[in-house]
Amino acid sequence: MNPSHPLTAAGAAGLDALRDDPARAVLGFDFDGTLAPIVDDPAAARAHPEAAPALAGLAPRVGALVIITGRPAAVAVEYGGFAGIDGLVVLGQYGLERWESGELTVPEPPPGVAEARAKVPEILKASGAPAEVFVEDKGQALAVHTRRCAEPQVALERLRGLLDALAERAGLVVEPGRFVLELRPPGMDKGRALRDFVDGLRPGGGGPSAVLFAGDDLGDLAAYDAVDAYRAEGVPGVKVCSGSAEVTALAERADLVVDGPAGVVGLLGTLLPA
Ligand SMILES: O=P(O)(O)OC[C@H]1O[C@H](O[C@H]2O[C@H](CO)[C@@H](O)[C@H](O)[C@H]2O)[C@H](O)[C@@H](O)[C@@H]1O
Repeated sequence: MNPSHPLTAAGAAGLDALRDDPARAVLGFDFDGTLAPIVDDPAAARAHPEAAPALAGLAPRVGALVIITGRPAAVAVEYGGFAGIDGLVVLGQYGLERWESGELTVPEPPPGVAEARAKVPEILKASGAPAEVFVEDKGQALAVHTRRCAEPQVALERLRGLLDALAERAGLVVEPGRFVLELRPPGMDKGRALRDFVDGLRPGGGGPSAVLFAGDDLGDLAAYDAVDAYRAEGVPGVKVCSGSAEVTALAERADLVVDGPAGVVGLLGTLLPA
């Protein structure tokens, strides 16, 4: 497992419960920064080479496997190499989209996204944003990236107020992440997505034996909230942080911090006995 921080007592209890009854355990994962190493170009991101094989090995042994990502679901499936993993569910755009067994469900984007699409280039130009700032159009949302700038954090902070104001006018919210500000529809986040997914597994009752979620970025904190809520209801949980120097907020709340996607993949290999 090679964690860079010790496992909390609550996390140890969560792992024990998962191992005692894996057939009712739910395992959730973020994509970028957790299963896929961070790279400068979002279109070049790919899952760690051992991620899909590790998930495929776990899928028949656990109650449910879900990836909850800010990416469009189909993009995460493609970049992850996840298409052949039986039983895997991918919830995209923070839970608005669902991919399962090759079937994709995508809602109509709200009109505010078209408004933001028209206005963001004007804002970038008028604010003198560096030429390296670029917009990733995800259909349901627009992600304004500053990673390629000489001073990415400075560029991000200069755009924050302008994009907050645009989001408010357009009926959207701003989701901050690793050198990215996303304008996306309100009403869904990774916590609600995880909760809806888990609660939908056994509508007649018989909840999960344990819920594990692994993430790396601010948008994953809502899923940590959901794990905490399950714990408060008596369902053991495990919060795993894919650690990085860019984000520290998750490590502060995690039960277990591992070293990036390679550490997450290593953990997957030790979750259940061979
Ligand atoms: O929820 P996630 O799966 O973590 O997706 C969140 C956003 O990740 C992507 O951006 C991040 O990864 C890029 C590729 O490594 C990196 O260049 C960028 O700086 C990161 O913020 C993705 O491009 C977004 O659409 C996702 O919403």
